[in-house]
Amino acid sequence: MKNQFVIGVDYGTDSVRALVVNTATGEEVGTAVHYYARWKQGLYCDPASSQFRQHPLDYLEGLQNSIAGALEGVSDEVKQNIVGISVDTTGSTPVAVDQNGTPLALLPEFAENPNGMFILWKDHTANAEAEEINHLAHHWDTDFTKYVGGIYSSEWFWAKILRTLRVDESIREKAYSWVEHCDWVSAVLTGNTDPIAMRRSRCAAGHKALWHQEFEGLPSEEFLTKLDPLLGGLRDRLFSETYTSDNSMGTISKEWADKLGISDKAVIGVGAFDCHMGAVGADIQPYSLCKVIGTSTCDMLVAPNEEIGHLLIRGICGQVDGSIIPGMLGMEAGQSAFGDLYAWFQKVIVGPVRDLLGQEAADKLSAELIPYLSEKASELPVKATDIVSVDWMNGRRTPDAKHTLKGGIIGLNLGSDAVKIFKSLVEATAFGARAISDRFQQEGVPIKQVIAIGGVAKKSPFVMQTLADVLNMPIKVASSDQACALGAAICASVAAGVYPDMASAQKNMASAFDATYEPRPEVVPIYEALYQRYQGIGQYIEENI
Ligand SMILES: Nc1ncnc2c1ncn2[C@@H]1O[C@H](COP(=O)(O)OP(=O)(O)O)[C@@H](O)[C@H]1O
Ligand SMILES: O=C(CO)[C@H](O)[C@H](O)COP(=O)(O)O
Repeated sequence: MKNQFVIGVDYGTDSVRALVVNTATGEEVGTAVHYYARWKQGLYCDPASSQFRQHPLDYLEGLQNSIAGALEGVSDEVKQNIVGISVDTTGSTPVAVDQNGTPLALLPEFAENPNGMFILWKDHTANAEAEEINHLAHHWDTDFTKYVGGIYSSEWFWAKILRTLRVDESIREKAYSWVEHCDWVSAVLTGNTDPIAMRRSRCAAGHKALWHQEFEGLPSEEFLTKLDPLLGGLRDRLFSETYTSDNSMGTISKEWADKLGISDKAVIGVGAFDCHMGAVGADIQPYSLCKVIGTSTCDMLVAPNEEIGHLLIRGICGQVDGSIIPGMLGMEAGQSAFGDLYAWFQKVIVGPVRDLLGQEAADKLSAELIPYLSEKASELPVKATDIVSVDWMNGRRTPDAKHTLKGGIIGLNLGSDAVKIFKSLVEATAFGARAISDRFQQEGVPIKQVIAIGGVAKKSPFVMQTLADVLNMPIKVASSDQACALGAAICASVAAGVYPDMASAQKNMASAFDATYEPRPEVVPIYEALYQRYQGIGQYIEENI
């Protein structure tokens, strides 16, 4: 039998990568990354007001360039035997579309309007709307938030839609429907972006749009119009069915097959979020906590429905049948900033250097700063009297979403230098992770092992060691540098019918592991004491700041 190949496309916050994978062995035969040009320049964003938008052209250019780049070095035989493509993206990253499913920013009159662009997951402009959704849901006959941890977040679908409809009359008039990034790109590849016909991702719908079988789909029309009459009628222009990522969205369009130089028989899989497909790529098994550690974290768990399905797990980002592995309950939690905390500290230091010494010095410092601080911090002793920081610089995603919260750095004296502060920031991110794993266990979901993927997991032994110490659990790091794209490729192989189910595809294609961080018994009790201080300071922030 001929070798068959699939492509996984992984849209992250800053860039998109494509990975060409042999379905028989999981061998990665080609890869390329594309950085979003407009996003890189900071266009359409205003960090001070938490506005983060991405232009659809960044995504389209990225689709073409990443896949074409990944195929550049591969043989014609491989190209002609590409049988499937699946896409994962960040989320909730929705966009307003017209009747054809075209994002409004692709129409000339909205080309520069941030409200017609994708509203990136980390955009928190809809904090007030999320509050309103929570208030109404908690006073309604059916609590529509019960399968998303009991708290709706400003990072999610409905809050973003409501906010945009309220602030922008031109979008209000033109928006026919709303589409998640993962659904739109998959639909683009099929050539049919009709928002009504498009197969919507179970993962996106269940975790972010309050879709559930028990509600017969999305929250009721009565609920939505009570929230705001502006939402009236939209439910019927969205979706009632959802699809897991082992399903196909359709076949690649002739136009895209020609553009990419591949067979026009390739199947396009139903999309999902990056961390969900990442967990597939990292060979997630029941009760493994798969931490996707990058700019933010997503903490993924799967368990058999019959064992955990009766629980309502408080304060997480949702429990959805089939969101990760079809047939199992998929659970998601996470931190809104993880590596972003280190990136923020880097900016604090590099900013004045750029202004005073110029771009060249700033670039050199940027390239070396985090590795330098990590090395120096790893040489410091861990003491119960150390500086303690709280990691909510981008609000708190879980446990118990609250994006209006702020971070903090406590316990400074005149001897507190950049290394000591950096160490406390790394520990703060680990404490945030500990709060999540504690919550799962308190709610009756055991954690049997911890696995990690993502940029920080691969790049920073210091962060990973600290995390293992704070969690007091070993952490296995997947060897693939592209676990999310690999997961998308695995999903593509099932959608294309190469494998009958995810488990058999994972067996042949999922990543191996190349490092295990063991907790150091001598620092575990000290971190326990520091964690208690973190919780106390967190409580103070929550009550007073
Ligand atoms: N050597 C390092 N140690 C710790 N964190 C790092 C290091 N290099 C980069 N980072 C952090 O990695 C994050 C990016 O993670 P990555 O997984 O590559 O991207 P994304 O989350 O967008 O998919 C940034 O927030 C950055 O601060
Ligand atoms: O919310 C999420 C998925 O539900 C992710 O955090 C979001 O997709 C961003 O991930 P990354 O840190 O990899 O850019």
